[in-house]
Amino acid sequence: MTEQNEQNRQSTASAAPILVLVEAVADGRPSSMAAELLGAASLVGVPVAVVTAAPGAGQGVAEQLGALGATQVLVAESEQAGAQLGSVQVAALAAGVGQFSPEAVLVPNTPESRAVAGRLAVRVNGAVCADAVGLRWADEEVIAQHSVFGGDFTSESTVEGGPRIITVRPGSISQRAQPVQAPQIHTATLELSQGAAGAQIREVSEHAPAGDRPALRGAKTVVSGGRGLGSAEGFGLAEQLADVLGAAVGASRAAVDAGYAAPELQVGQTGVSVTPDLYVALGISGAIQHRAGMQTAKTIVAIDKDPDAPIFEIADFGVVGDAFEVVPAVIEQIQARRSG
Ligand SMILES: Cc1cc2nc3c(=O)[nH]c(=O)nc-3n(C[C@H](O)[C@H](O)[C@H](O)COP(=O)(O)OP(=O)(O)OC[C@H]3O[C@@H](n4cnc5c(N)ncnc54)[C@H](O)[C@@H]3O)c2cc1C
Repeated sequence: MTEQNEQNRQSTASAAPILVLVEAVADGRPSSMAAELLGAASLVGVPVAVVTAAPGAGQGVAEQLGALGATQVLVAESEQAGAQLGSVQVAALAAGVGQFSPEAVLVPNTPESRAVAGRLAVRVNGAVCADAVGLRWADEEVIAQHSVFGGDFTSESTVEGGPRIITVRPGSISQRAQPVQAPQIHTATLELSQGAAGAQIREVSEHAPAGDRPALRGAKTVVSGGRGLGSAEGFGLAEQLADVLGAAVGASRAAVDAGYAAPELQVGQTGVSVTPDLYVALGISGAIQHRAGMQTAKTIVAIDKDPDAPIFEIADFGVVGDAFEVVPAVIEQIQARRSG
């Protein structure tokens, strides 16, 4: 990440419009990825937001986007926005591509938006660069950066021809765009594809994480436990530290397979990818498949009994020791400092 941030600093943003997909959420706010995508757009060009919302809900969201750095906003309202998976987003972005001729279109790298990216590519004759963790502007084009081989290497991609449609990994880009006083707001005319309507959404229900802990995706701090915690009871140690730090809880696959933690907490290649400010690994050896999901964390702290555990190769701070001795002492110190 250090090298990549350095490259980002060296790249100079262009004056080219960069489209960003922003969805309205139920309470009239922009989706949680809006600030990050607009920030990512500002690394390489001029951020232009495309908002999809139910009728009457788009204007309010659009007005909030200047503060996040949108210079212009294209509002696409449709009855279908919450009823059809992806169709309105594809139509809205296609309208934006027609109106602004952007250098790139940014969408979140989530299952829903990856489908939007693919459908949009077909519609506007573009191509997809998937799962970017950074962007830079070089040789008059947008270059997407990807974390590959378990995070050991950063590769770069771009495409020739039509607009680049780039899916951005949530939590990977910390850049934020300068606020814009009064962004220009436009209304999109949507051409909803009749042929391929996309799946109908019957019901949306939020799956809140248990208790007051933050959700794993997008959390600023994550405490993960591995097989080294020995049992479901022992896994409680990760939960205790997480609660003291206000962190989300994660787990290695071995911990999930052993039944210590719920499957949705798995971090890694076949689990959730996270890029928190702080990632604490307790009793996790650091297999390549685990690293693939957390190696882009800003600071990694590892506590493991084995001094040769691979997790120490990527840790910023490492403690060789028994987690059941080290973690209670850490918790005690944190609490003493807070009360002192
Ligand atoms: C196709 C594929 C996909 C996979 N996807 C994932 C994935 O998404 N996520 C993932 O995590 N794994 C994934 N794996 C599994 C991965 O290869 C490892 O097996 C797994 O990450 C190991 O989990 P672990 O580090 O908890 O366990 P281990 O490798 O067994 O490590 C346990 C660690 O705990 C330490 N320890 C033991 N007792 C203590 C103690 N008291 N205090 C401190 N340290 C202690 C040990 O020294 C050891 O380093 C995948 C594997 C495959 C083949």
